Amino acid sequence: MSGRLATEYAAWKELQQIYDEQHASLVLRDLFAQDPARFSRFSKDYTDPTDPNTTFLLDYSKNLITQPILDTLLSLVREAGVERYRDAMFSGGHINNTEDRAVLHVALRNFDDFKIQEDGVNQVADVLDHMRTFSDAVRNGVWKGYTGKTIDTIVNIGIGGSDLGPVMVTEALKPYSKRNLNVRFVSNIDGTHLAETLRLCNPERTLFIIASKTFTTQETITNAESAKAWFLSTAKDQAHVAKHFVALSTNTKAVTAFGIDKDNMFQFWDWVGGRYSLWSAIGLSIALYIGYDNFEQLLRGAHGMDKHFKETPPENNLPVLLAVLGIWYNDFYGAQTHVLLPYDQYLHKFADYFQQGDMESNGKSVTKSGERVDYQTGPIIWGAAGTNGQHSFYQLLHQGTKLVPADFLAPCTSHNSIGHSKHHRILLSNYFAQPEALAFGKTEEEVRKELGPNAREEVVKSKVFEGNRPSNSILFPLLTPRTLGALIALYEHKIFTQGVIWGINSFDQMGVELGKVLAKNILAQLNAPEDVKGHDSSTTGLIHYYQKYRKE
Ligand SMILES: O=P(O)(O)OC[C@H]1O[C@@H](O)[C@H](O)[C@@H](O)[C@@H]1O
Repeated sequence: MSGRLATEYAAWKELQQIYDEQHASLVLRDLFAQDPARFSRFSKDYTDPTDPNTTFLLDYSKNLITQPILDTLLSLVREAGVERYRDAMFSGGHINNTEDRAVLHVALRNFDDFKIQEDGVNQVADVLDHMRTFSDAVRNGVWKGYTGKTIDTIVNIGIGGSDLGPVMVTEALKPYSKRNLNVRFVSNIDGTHLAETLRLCNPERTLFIIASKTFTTQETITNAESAKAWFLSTAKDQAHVAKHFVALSTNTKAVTAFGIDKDNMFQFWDWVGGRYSLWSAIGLSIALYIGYDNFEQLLRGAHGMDKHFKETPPENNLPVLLAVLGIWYNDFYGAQTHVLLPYDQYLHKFADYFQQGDMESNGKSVTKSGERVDYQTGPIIWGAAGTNGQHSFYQLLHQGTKLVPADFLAPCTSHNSIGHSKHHRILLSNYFAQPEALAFGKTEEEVRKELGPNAREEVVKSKVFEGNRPSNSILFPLLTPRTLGALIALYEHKIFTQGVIWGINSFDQMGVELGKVLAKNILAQLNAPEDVKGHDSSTTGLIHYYQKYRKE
């Protein structure tokens, strides 16, 4: 167990010194002018080691780095033992130290390549087989509802990791779906989410997937009970539940207690973290929507990236490069956030997905050995699909006072070539222009030249773009299941690498517990004003106000 403070590493101290001495002179305009080979020096072509057709380009030349800075960042990787930790993860080491668990999402997409010893790993193939048989049966119309009709709507009920991955991937891979099967997601405990979804469903033709690793999550179990009540109000007979409800969980006892047949349960294991679980049975809605073969391609794409991460030295290792660049801004430049900007409408949930993936993993302030960190850990992740963001928040990215490192992602070819790809050319012209504008800006001199000698001073100043705002660009031929798998795994391993350097446990989520406990206590006090006890005056006042105005 490491858990060392990152500030103790020699490379960290060196980086601090480099930042102090050099940051004022790290200007992208100059760095590009000085080095015509900068793009080839700081970009990499990725080719999936298991499939030459899965490729993408990572261009990281528009970052505030020089080769010596990158070398020092990579020394930090070595000093922090990233490679050792990576190997520990891949071999089933209990690197989730607070919960004493292995971290083996890589085993879910392994296809017998790495040798991994851990209980349950030898059952992965059986569960995948079960998913294949089941999804084929539903998609082919062999699986029928209680009145003999085929299934036309899948409703996944789950939250957090049991929701966000399937939501993001089913949106991203819509072109691979069978268009006569709808997939819907209910996550929020707000009854509106379930009610509005059920309005679109026919109980005779709806299949509910109850997705919960623990099968104790209040939102999911409450939504599942209400969905079952809705179903039974038409179907009447409890025996019909078996044809319309399946469960994805690690908790067999709770699943059977809920009334779901063991045969209709898809198993996974405690070494799969919720936010890393779309590759497990939690991906059933994905397999149903895009077909098992496409789901397997997604897994294979991720496996290719796993192999790259495991077998490539740090200087050529793409997740490692993204990780250290993030650390450079987060810990030395003081950037608080990181923005994900996919120029692909199909990826419009990508940032939402990695909000949990990154912030629940690395939003920690004590090291693995329990020491308070004296540096920044995980960034705030946010983003939106291009070009929408340009017309809302990019103003701040270009001219605001905050440094926001950005990742731009785009496919060279769209799945929708309407207007002879006119839309896509316009989209990509923006994808190319924005990082350029962020990096190189527009000088006062350029503005003056453009506006002429009579321009008002304040107008000149308002039109200056300081530039020097860093970004990465990721460009891939087409958004296929395999490419998406690789991209997700790329970010997963980036998060892993950063967590190791910060010395934190990226695989627990203790920070979500306190609110749950308080809510449980409050729920029992909501009936009458006199029951509201043990709170501060603000919380008490808020509950009293609610009690005055609520209507059942
Ligand atoms: O799948 P479960 O057990 O219902 O959990 C859902 C989510 O529950 C949240 O409390 C956790 O923070 C997430 O990590 C998790 O994904």
